[in-house]
Amino acid sequence: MHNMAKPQGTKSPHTLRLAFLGGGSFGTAMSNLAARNGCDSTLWVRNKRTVKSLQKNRVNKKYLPGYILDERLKYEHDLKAAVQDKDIIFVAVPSSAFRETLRKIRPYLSGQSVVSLTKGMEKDTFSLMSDIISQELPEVNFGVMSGPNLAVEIMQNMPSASVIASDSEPLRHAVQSALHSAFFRVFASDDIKGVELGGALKNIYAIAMGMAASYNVGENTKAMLLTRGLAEMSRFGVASGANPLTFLGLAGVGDLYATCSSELSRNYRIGNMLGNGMSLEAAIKKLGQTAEGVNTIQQVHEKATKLGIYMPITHALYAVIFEDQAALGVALNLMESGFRSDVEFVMPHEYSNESLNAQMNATSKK
Ligand SMILES: NC(=O)C1=CN([C@@H]2O[C@H](COP(=O)(O)OP(=O)(O)OC[C@H]3O[C@@H](n4cnc5c(N)ncnc54)[C@H](O)[C@@H]3O)[C@@H](O)[C@H]2O)C=CC1
Ligand SMILES: O=C(CO)COP(=O)(O)O
Repeated sequence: MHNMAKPQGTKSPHTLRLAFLGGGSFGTAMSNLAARNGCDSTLWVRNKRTVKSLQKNRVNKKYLPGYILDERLKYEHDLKAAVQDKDIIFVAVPSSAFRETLRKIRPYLSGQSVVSLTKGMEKDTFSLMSDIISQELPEVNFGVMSGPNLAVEIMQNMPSASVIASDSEPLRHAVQSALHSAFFRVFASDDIKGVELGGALKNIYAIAMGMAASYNVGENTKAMLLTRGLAEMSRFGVASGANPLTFLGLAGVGDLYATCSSELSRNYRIGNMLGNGMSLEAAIKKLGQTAEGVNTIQQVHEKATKLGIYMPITHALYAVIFEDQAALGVALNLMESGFRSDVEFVMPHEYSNESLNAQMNATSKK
């Protein structure tokens, strides 16, 4: 890797050479951002015809129609040509294709760093993308990037920010200098698990919020859902080795807010379609794009059940989507469930409902 330790804003004698793997909306938006920043940026797309169309029209017709891409952005369908001699490889394929993509690039690696842009969990293994990188590319310097980054808003130059998490300070600086601009700020973290879990878990609550919106709920209800979702995220994060304070940052509450408030979010749209009575299969088909949250609900429901982590919203959503339970009845049960502490890192939730009931009975008898 060249000039990794250069501080942000220093004129570099060597332009960073970047590859972005995945021609969907996010890989396209981020590779475009890097090209516009003057990086040598190449977008790898597996389909040769799509590459030809991108070269000719400079528009990603399927995923970002109507947005002209920077003339300096390069396109490649040959994986070896895309990744060899690069400084950083950003991976923006869905979680279901992440491991297979790393296996394919492995023969062409000779010192490149890898940064995951993917927000999800591998089906059945519950691996996060950082776990998969460590398993498949143990020698590689890596990071994960996550934050409130709706691709369409990035293409519209709406001011946005994200987080690069890595144990490597030079890699954090390199990613900051590659992507930072007047429209896009990149903050740093060394809590890889926390940043990654923020991006993966918020998709669960975006689906819940999209579903709630179909019932025309008020702002109080949305605020409750969002903050109790955040409580679940940080609880699950701590059980997975993350720092709970990370969930107060851009990759936690920031991304949760963006994804839970916008119809640009595919997860929100899936929830909304389900709430309006569409079947899961029909909603996924109609969306025609990646919605990681559908798999994440299943993974987290299973893991939280196994580890005894209290995730009532996730379990309720699972019951509605995968066990055909009626949404209103499930929501009522959620509302009627026992007393809890607001922020358990402030006041630990140490009383079970039974012990609380016993205390209340004792008090009322006095
Ligand atoms: N779109 C967004 O606003 C953001 C997306 N992300 C994350 O980025 C990841 C990718 O999402 P999007 O780009 O939005 O998805 P998308 O649905 O727009 O596109 C997915 C792309 O991956 C390609 N792909 C699928 N399987 C592949 C395989 N086996 N090999 C190579 N390419 C394959 C598809 O052809 C398509 O080009 C997801 O984990 C998502 O959560 C993260 C931040 C923002
Ligand atoms: O992660 C995102 C924004 O930060 C994109 O959310 P969706 O995958 O729900 O579209």
